[in-house]
Parts: sequence; C-alpha cells; structure tokens
Amino acid sequence: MSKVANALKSASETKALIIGRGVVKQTSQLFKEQFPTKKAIIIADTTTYNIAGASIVKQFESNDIAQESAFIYTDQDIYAAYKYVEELVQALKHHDAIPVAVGSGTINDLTKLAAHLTDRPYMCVATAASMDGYTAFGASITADGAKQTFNCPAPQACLADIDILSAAPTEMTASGYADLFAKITAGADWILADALQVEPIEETAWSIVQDGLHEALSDPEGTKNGATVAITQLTEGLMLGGFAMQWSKSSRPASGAEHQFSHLWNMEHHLNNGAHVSHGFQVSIGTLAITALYDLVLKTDFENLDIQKALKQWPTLEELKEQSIAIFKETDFPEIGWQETSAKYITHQELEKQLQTLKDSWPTIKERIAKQIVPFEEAKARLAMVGAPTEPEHIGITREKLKETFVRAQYIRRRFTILDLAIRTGYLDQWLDELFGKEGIWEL
Ligand SMILES: NC(=O)C1=CN([C@@H]2O[C@H](COP(=O)(O)OP(=O)(O)OC[C@H]3O[C@@H](n4cnc5c(N)ncnc54)[C@H](OP(=O)(O)O)[C@@H]3O)[C@@H](O)[C@H]2O)C=CC1
Ligand SMILES: O=C(CO)COP(=O)(O)O
Repeated sequence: MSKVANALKSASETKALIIGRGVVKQTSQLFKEQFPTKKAIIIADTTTYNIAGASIVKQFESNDIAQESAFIYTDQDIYAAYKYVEELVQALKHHDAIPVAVGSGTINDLTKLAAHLTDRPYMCVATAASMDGYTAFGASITADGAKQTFNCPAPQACLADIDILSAAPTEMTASGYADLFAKITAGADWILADALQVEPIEETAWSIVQDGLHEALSDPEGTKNGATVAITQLTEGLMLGGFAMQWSKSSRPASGAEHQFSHLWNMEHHLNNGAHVSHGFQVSIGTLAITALYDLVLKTDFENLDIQKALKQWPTLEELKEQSIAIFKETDFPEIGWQETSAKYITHQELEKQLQTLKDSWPTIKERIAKQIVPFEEAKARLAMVGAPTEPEHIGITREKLKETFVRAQYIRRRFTILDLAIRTGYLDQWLDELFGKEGIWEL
C-alpha cells in the first residue's frame, strides 16, 4: 500500500484523497460519495475560480448536484486573515451547503475554519503544490495581529489534479518544495524537544511525514520543470505533511523554528517591493537560517557545557516579562511575546536538569540530529535548483533583519525549537556572531 493510502487509512478526518492527472473530472463523483443528498457551494477567489472553480460548477450542474451560488473572494489583497473567515461564515450561515474550497493555502484555510465555525465538513480541490496545509488539522490565520493556528478539522475529501498543479506558476511549486524541505529542520526541532523531555516524538506522525520525505524531495530539477512524476511526489509529500498534522492534531510534525521566521515576518507585514512573499518562499529562508544554526549546533561540544554559566544568564519570570513585553513594544502584537514565552518558561532548577540531560546525552542527540539535517550548502543548492530563494535579500529581508529574526522569532510561539536551545545554553550570541561576523554566511 502506498504511503498516502496508508496515511489516509489512519486519518481521522479525511476520508478520501484523490491525486492524479485529470482527476478534477471526478470532483462531482467524489462529492456525491462523500456528501450524498447534500447541496454544494464552491469557494474560490477570482484566479482559482477561473482555473478550476467555474468548470466544477458546470460539472456539478450536469451531475445534478444542487448548489448555492459560488462564493468568490474578489479582494485582490486577500490573505489568511480572520476578517475573510468572518465574511465566509456570514454567507454560509444562510444554508447548510457543503463548502468546496477551490484554491491553495489561503482559500483552503479560510474555508476550513469557516466550515468548522458553521458546523459542517468541507471538501478541497487543490490548485497548486504550494504548501502542506490541504490535509492538515488546523488553519493558519492572522487574528489580533498574530499568525495563529486555529484548531479545526481537515477536509473530509480532497482532490489534487496533477495537470492543474503542474500548470501553476513555478514559484508556487518552488514554495511547496521549500515548505516540504522545512520538515527536515522541523523534524530536528522535534528530535531536540523529544531528547530534552519537552515534547515526545509521536511515532506515527513522525513516520507519516518523515518516511517518504527524502524521496519526495529527490528531484528539484524535475519539480521546477513541472515533470509529472516529480510534481506527484511533491504533492504526495505535502499531503503526508498534512496527514501528520491531522494525526497529531498539532502542527508540530511540520513546523519548527523555520516557520516561526515566516510567521513573524507575516505579523510584521513584511512586503518585498510592495508585494506579499509566499509562505514557502519565507520558509525557504527560514529553513536555510535554521539549517545554518544546526550546522553550528553540531560543531558545539555540549558534553563540556558550563551549566552554571548558562543558568546565570537565564531570566527570572519577572525579567522575562520585561524582556518579552519590550521586544514587541512597537508592534501591533505587544502581548504575544509574554503570552508565548511564559507558557514555555521553566525555572532555574528545571533548566539545570534539562541542561544536564543535554550534556549527558549529547553524543546520542548529536547523532540523531546529524542523521536528520541536510547540511547548509546542499540544502541551499537544492532550494536554488527548484527556484526558491536562497538569500534573505531575494525576499526583501536585509541581513540585519535576518539576524534580528533569530532573536525575535522564539517569542511568538511556545513551541520548543533550536532557538530555545540556543537561548537556554547561552550560545545564541556566539552563534549569531559566527553567522553574521567576518567570513560568516551572512557577513554584515
Ligand atoms: N493549515 C496549515 O497547516 C498550513 C497553512 N499554510 C498557509 O497557507 C497560506 C499560503 O498558501 P499558498 O498556497 O502558498 O498561497 P496562497 O493560497 O496565498 O496563494 C497565492 C496566490 O496563488 C494564486 N494561485 C493559486 N493557485 C493558482 C494556480 N493554479 N495558478 C495561478 N495562481 C494560483 C492565488 O491567486 P489569487 O489570489 O490571485 O486567486 C494566490 O494569490 C499561508 O497563509 C500559510 O500560512 C501553509 C502551510 C500549512
Ligand atoms: O505552516 C504550517 C506547516 O507548513 C503550519 O504550521 P503553523 O502551525 O506553524 O502555522
């Protein structure tokens, strides 16, 4: 049985997933099987409506599936923000039709949350292999200034037509490749959290996302050229990432510190020459940044860690409050730093124990991480080959801002990552000096 079929079997929310060439023709059949006697409503934006939405409306008409008028977002600046969820919720409230999201990450997440808020399942027709959220539990939405993951079920049915995905802009496919590549650093963060007894690895979710990962990432050139096999592998890898999140009911299997870089830039309303930067492109730079940090971690001799020195620089809860409020003082999300870091705060005594575990188990931890991480130069070459950005400037991030992001990113999420390790061991400044100092990767 294929990895996707296997993951589907153990999925609690998604009952059907079809991936293949020309499968968009099966949308009405899939809808009828999954939602017999139900009315449908197509959710799209103007672009994705033209790509697939309009043809699905016609297909449903000729297959006698009753429909509400399609809900089409016409705002050119649409993004994953709560106000767009509310707009859809208002529309859905007037009937009980099943939403069929036709689009990529934004449309899927807006529909996922709106369907949940109006107590109904939904279906998704993917239009680009651009990220791994299609089959994921949870919607990543900006609300109250912060990019948050709202708990809500994955689609009951999902369909990805490889012909449509291959024809999507190459930048979108490169985004998807980068989002998938990020599972390497996300996995390393989970290894760290597991080894330091912060958050154990959940074996099933781990295996869903990690087992086929290297195969799915194996052909960046074919992926760039839209080769059917490579796009199919990428799509399957992304769907597996989603299934792992569905299994865990958390984005931990798919999202680590590299994603925190992207989320922070979204929260700071980062634009490149006035334009939004895609999730995957931001994640590409986040992944390279965190890979570079992992390369330094692997060179560090934690067996000789000076625990007492590390403890001296660890703040009290009061000091942390001051720091975490000061760091986002000038932003429209002033509370997040305190909210998230206080949730993962540990006392000096607990930290001492944690650092002792790090020290004692370092050879084993190091071996596990070394096996997981793709070294920086290779990661950069593969991301470049697929057409993803490999320098912060490619997405309008200056080196100064990248350096600052290493410091700020851990404040926005309570999830334990390599950034927390860097702070707790007291190594962050030294590592940043290496990355941004003379002859460093991003010499300032
Ligand atoms: N829930 C989860 O677990 C996850 C959620 N995400 C979220 O997904 C979002 C990013 O999604 P992503 O897919 O990268 O980008 P978007 O869904 O934002 O789409 C970017 C643009 O691509 C256009 N588009 C989509 N399909 C096609 C196509 N086939 N041809 C031409 N244009 C197309 C859309 O056009 P137009 O707007 O013009 O219609 C849109 O402007 C982020 O909010 C991110 O946080 C990411 C990963 C996981
Ligand atoms: O973007 C994601 C995985 O690609 C979802 O994770 P977050 O919970 O970090 O938003």
